[in-house]
This record gives sequence, structure tokens and C-alpha cells, in this order.
Amino acid sequence: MSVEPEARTDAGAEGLAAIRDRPREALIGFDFDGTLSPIVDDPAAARAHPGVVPALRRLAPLVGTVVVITGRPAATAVEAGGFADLDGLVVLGQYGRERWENGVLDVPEPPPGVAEVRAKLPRILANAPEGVAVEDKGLALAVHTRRAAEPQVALERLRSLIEALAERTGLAVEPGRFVLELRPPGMDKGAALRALAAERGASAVLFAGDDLGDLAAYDAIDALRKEGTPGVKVCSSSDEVTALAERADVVVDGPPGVVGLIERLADDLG
Ligand SMILES: O=P(O)(O)OC[C@H]1O[C@H](O[C@H]2O[C@H](CO)[C@@H](O)[C@H](O)[C@H]2O)[C@H](O)[C@@H](O)[C@@H]1O
Repeated sequence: MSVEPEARTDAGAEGLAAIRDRPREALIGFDFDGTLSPIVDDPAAARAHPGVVPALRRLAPLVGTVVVITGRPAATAVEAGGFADLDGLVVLGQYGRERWENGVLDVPEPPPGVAEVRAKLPRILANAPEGVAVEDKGLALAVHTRRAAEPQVALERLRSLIEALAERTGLAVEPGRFVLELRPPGMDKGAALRALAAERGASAVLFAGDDLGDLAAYDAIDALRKEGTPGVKVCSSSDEVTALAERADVVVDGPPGVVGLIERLADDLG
């Protein structure tokens, strides 16, 4: 009996069939927060769902490449994920600017705009609603509003200030789930996914995500399909973001659903 995940689109079914036919040439990618890790109020407290590492340990030897592509620093994702001992896993952090593989971490120097943002943010946020907090990620700074009394209201109040600061410092604004991030432009999860797929000669690609920053990876899968490489877009669904579910081939219920998907893939490919 087949236990493979169900696709609601023909293209998604084709992508799953291609992964099943040649798993050792397949690339399977995951976002971290909201996909492998349940959303929590404090970003520093986020941890992978307890089922993730056991499930990835089963899947990784069966497929060509397993990658986590995240807005987090790669080292943070490895630590919070408990990924350090996962053989073969690649972690691309900061939307693809950082790479961790086999215990080796590659982190570029930040552009000067990041230091300027670090220096200016405290004044800019001086009158921000209580609960607004800054996460310093080295190559980028994220302004979180989840812990404000009215997170969406706080986010909208800050948006134009953050956008003006990004403009002045040559950075880009990356919006996400109750977060506005100031980060270097010129790289996104789609470019990162495509580059790794080309490097590994992937014959099929699956990517699972939950947030707006993951849409670039969906765009990459759409482009790969047009070029003849089958792909699958998976949505880890939530009430906070609906844009991914509208475009996904497979929709699962948050990180527990993603764990179930990984287990079903491992069952099917094993
Ligand atoms: O690409 P991702 O792995 O999804 O990272 C995107 C951002 O995720 C984190 O923030 C989100 O998760 C937090 C912990 O659950 C939550 O508190 C916050 O509201 C979410 O936006 C992370 O803190 C950011 O740095 C990432 O860019």
C-alpha cells in the first residue's frame, strides 16, 4: 500500500512521483520556524518539533539532499533544531547567505548598513509599543511584535519607520509573521534553493514553508517546473499566513503535519 503524501495538483503529483522514481537525485528542503519548529512568543525559545530529527534521520539516507533554508543564522538553526549530528544535512541560513554542512560553518561579513541599523534602531524604536523586541542575527536585525498587546497594529505602526531605515542603509525589508527584518538584499530562499539544486544536479525538488519569505522558494519551484524539473510546493499551514496555502500542491497542518509528511516520505522511499 502506498503511503506517500497526497497532492491536490497534477504538477504536485508529478513532483512526488519523480521523487519516488529517483529519490537519490531528489532535493527535499524545509523552512525552520513555523515549518520544522512550532511558533513560540520568544524567538530564542524556538526548538524543532520533537518528531523532526528522528524523521529526518530516516529520510536523509534515502534522498540525494536534505536542506533547511531559513531566515535564522545557520548556527542558530542547527542549535535550535538539534541538527548537529544529522549526517548529510545542509543548513542555509540568513536566506541563503550562510551555509552549514558537516559541522563547517560559512558566514560572510555583513555589509556596513547592518552596523548602522544596529546603532540607529534603539532610537527609532524608543516609542514603540511595549513588547516590541529586536533580534540581532549578525547579518540582519529583526523587529518582532508578537509580544505586543496588539501585534498587527504594532507592526503597521513600525512599518514605514523600518522601511525608511532600510532605504537609508541599503538594506531590504523582509516581512514575516509579526516581524519586519532588515537584511542585506540580493539573496532569497528561491535563489538559494535553485543554486543548491543545480550544485547537486537535482532531478526533482520539494520545499516546505509557512511564511512570506518562503514564497521565493515557491517561485523557484514554479520556474524549475517550466524548465522541466518536477517540483512540489508544501505549505505548513497556519491562521497567520494564507498566501502559501493558495499556491501549494500539498497542505499540512503546521509542524506536526510536516513531521507526518517526512515520515510518510520515508515510509514510501524506504
Ligand atoms: O525562515 P524561517 O526559518 O521561517 O525564519 C523566519 C523568521 O523566523 C523567526 O521568527 C518567527 O518565529 C518566532 C519563533 O517561533 C516567532 O516568535 C516570530 O513571531 C516569527 O516571526 C525568527 O525569529 C526570525 O529571525 C526569522 O527571520
